[in-house]
Amino acid sequence: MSLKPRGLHFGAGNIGRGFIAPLLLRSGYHVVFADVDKDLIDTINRDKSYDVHILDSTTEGADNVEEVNRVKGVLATTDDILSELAHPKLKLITTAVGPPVLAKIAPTIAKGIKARREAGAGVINIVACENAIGATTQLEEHIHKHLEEEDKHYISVHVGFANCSVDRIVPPFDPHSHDGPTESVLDVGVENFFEWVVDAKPLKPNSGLEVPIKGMTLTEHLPAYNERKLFTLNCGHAVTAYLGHLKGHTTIADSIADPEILSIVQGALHNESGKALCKRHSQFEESQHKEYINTILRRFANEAVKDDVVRVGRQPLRKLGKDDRLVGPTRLCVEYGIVPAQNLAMGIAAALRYSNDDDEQSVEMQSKLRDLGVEAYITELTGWQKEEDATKSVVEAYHKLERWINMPN
Ligand SMILES: NC(=O)C1=CN([C@@H]2O[C@H](COP(=O)(O)OP(=O)(O)OC[C@H]3O[C@@H](n4cnc5c(N)ncnc54)[C@H](O)[C@@H]3O)[C@@H](O)[C@H]2O)C=CC1
Ligand SMILES: O=P(O)(O)OC[C@H]1O[C@](O)(CO)[C@@H](O)[C@@H]1O
Repeated sequence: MSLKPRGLHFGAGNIGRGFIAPLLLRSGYHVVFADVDKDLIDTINRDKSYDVHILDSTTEGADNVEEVNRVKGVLATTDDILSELAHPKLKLITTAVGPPVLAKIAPTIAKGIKARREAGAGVINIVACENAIGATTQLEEHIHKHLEEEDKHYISVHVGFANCSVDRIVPPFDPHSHDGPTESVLDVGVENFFEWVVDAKPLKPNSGLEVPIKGMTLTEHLPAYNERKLFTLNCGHAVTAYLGHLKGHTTIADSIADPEILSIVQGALHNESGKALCKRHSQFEESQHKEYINTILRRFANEAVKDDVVRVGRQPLRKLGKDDRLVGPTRLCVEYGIVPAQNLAMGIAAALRYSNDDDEQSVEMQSKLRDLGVEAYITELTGWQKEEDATKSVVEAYHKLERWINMPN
């Protein structure tokens, strides 16, 4: 039997193949993917390898390829998954399945934990790598619903549940658009940048993570990192996507190359959300945070990442949530006296103007806007009063953006 520690990753999609698996492999883990897509699992077991293309428009001669080798797949819907979950060398379970799917994988993981208890298997840690704050805690709560009392005691001693923040842009990828040794459907295209910050406190010792995974940063201040990512990367991305869509751009790189859009995104991040974040979290120092923002703006400008504004802008009502990437930083600005946050207001207004018949939330939003009018709808979405400055700024921005519709670029 291999002496390597094992990592079981749920979701053999973009983030799984393009981000988490390569890091685990580089740190000496044997990686097993669990997925519900039978074709995908069969292909992984047939090929056992694929290419990760680093998409970087600043690198001369383009393709920089990392080969991922000796991976295995297991169908998450069969009992094979239970022997993987109970495997004595299993040290880490990760997920990248999308937040709503966590409830679906929980019963399987619960069964696996029971099997580990019965087999006397060792300690493991679980880290859900989803674009949602507290995703691992959500998974833990779902798992608990499927446990007997004795398993609950076992889990408290033998299983660590650590939340994290994951940041790497991994858009849909056409393997035939790039040369590489395999040109397989398993190939992925990723940006060079990545950040994986994991809450150190809940991790169980003697599980393998005391030999840190290269590229995983352990922190005692995860909430600050979560907020920094959501209110900077995701905020800037959303503002770029919605303004870009309004002006008829199709990709993020094209949108951020538009000086009018760049100026608004810079204003939103440097002068508004960034200032508020540095006031709220003392560990973020202003000059370092400026560099963090500038790196993000360079990432958006990466033409090799063909990231569609429609992908980044999907589900606008979720993105207009009170604590999410647009209204969340605006509330922070109000709290810390950084007003008026006019650039964030332009981002919120552009989100409200996002009209895409293929996006259910956009259709719902446009219908509500017609029924309620912009001012009343903003107050409904944000909880702000009509007479508040934040509401007024968004209404004003909404009217200003009228001239952007169908504007030639
Ligand atoms: N793509 C990106 O740039 C980033 C994505 N994320 C987050 O990572 C998560 C995954 O995103 P992607 O990898 O882009 O999605 P994806 O759609 O490429 O991959 C998701 C995979 O999960 C599998 N899956 C669905 N139900 C399952 C189940 N019950 N059991 C096992 N596997 C199941 C799907 O078959 C698919 O292969 C999301 O939460 C996303 O927000 C986070 C940072 C960046
Ligand atoms: O996945 P969501 O929340 O719809 O938003 C898209 C965002 O997720 C990412 O894919 C990864 O952080 C970003 O590129 C983008 O800001």
